[in-house]
Amino acid sequence: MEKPVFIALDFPNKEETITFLNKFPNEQLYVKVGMELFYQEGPEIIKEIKAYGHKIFLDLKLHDIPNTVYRAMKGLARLNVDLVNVHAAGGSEMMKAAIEGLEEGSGDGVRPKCIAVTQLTSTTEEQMQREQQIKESLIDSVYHYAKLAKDSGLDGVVSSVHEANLIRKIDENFLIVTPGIRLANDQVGDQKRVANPRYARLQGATAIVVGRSITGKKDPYEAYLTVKNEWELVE
Ligand SMILES: O=c1ccn([C@@H]2O[C@H](COP(=O)(O)O)[C@@H](O)[C@H]2O)c(=O)[nH]1
Repeated sequence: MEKPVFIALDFPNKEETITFLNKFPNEQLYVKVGMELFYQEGPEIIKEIKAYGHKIFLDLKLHDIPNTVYRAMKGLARLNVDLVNVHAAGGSEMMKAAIEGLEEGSGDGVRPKCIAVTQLTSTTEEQMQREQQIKESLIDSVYHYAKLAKDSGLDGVVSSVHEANLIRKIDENFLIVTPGIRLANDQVGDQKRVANPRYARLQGATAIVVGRSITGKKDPYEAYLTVKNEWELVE
């Protein structure tokens, strides 16, 4: 995988999604389809987006018993997306089952890459310790989950930019996909661990995920170019 900017297509339906994509007529994009759009439109939306030639990260964050995740991933593999994910908190058995399901579902083809969410970028250390009853620091928890994901055969993780540098020490080829990206003066909203595209690159992220800082702008194409420039023009 190159170093993509995934645009989060957090839209309520196909119509709004297509209207948005038509603002990028000559671009081969990397897009992220999450729960909002997928639960509304189902697998058909993947086919629609693939028809544009865009690469797809299907962000459903599976977290269930190993057998259920295995069977779900076997089905998702048939959608021919490029990247899928699970929650690392589901454990190593579940993550191994995810890979098995993807391999079986892909048959002779290439299986989608699979990454694990460590700690959501909307979580603070204080919240994590109090609500998840995790005693260690947030960075230690993220590192622990990243190591577990690696040892379980996953291709990478989702983390915030602030943990990317440490995770990179696990493996230089490990995918580190970082949401929580904001341009200067953008509202942070529900995100807690945020950074700009330039800092993400400097910290060793493999990819960034950008939603509202592009989709919420009057001119999303211009915002996309600004993000891409910041992300790519690092000395
Ligand atoms: O830890 C995580 C995991 C996933 N996300 C997803 O990324 C986008 C971010 O959207 P913004 O509008 O740029 O905040 C969204 O689809 C989340 O579901 C995340 O933010 N953090």
